[in-house]
Amino acid sequence: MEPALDFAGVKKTFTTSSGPVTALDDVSFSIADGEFFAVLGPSGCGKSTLLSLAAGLERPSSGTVKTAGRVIDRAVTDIGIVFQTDALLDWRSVLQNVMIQPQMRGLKTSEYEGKARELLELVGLAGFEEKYPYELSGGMRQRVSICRALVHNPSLLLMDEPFGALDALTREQMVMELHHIWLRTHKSVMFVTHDIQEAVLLAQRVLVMTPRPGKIAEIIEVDLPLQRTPDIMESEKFTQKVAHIRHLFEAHGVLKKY
Ligand SMILES: Nc1ncnc2c1ncn2[C@@H]1O[C@H](COP(=O)(O)OP(=O)(O)OP(=O)(O)O)[C@@H](O)[C@H]1O
Repeated sequence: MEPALDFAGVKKTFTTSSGPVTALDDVSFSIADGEFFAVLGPSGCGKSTLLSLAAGLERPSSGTVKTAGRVIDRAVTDIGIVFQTDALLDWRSVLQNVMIQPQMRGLKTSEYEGKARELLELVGLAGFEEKYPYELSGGMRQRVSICRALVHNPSLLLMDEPFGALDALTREQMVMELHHIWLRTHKSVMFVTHDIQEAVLLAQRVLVMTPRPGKIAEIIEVDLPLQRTPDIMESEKFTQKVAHIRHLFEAHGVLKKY
């Protein structure tokens, strides 16, 4: 089986009014089909650029980006994207917000409504289908945007700090919910975050990036059980992984050593 996503020797340089800015340099990694893969790095290290390249919204300056064995040379349609802000449309109900995805893709909506309702039930929003976004909490809104990203059954889910705007408790709850969605759907996921614990709790592998130009500091295998519970954060293995990543960031000057 071809990897869901494959970066090989990728460099990305932007041209700006004050000269070229290299956002990524020599980035190579693959995300296996069905893998939950986290990307962790400091602000400005090129995480969003990685997502733009994976979505086909930007092209690499050198190297190749492939999805399912094909070089990405245009905007990829077989993906779902979840952003930090939920970007729901206030004038559409919860169900209508999820249904935007098949509608905008010109798919037969009658075939997707059942799937939309199923996903809303999976994230605990059964009974909220006819509510409007202003009637929902931040966590509920972000659950709707996860359903919207999944309703057309994409092969790859790209998540750009999806819980960054939520309070700490809601965030912890959403992390576990996302884990359960992943266990049920086994989607290939590229999950971008600043949060070390969140990355280790969710992912099978964590790519740690250096400050700009973003290079790979290390790709860490998270050999914890497939099914995770919050208790796992108290295990020795978990704390060792977190400490290891913290030390990597200290070595690269991202975190100060005390
Ligand atoms: N379209 C662009 N034009 C010029 N420079 C850009 C462009 N996109 C990104 N950059 C630059 O590339 C670098 C990496 O940006 P990127 O947004 O990918 O980082 P990030 O890791 O996602 O940051 P954050 O965590 O703060 O969102 C930054 O220095 C940014 O200014």
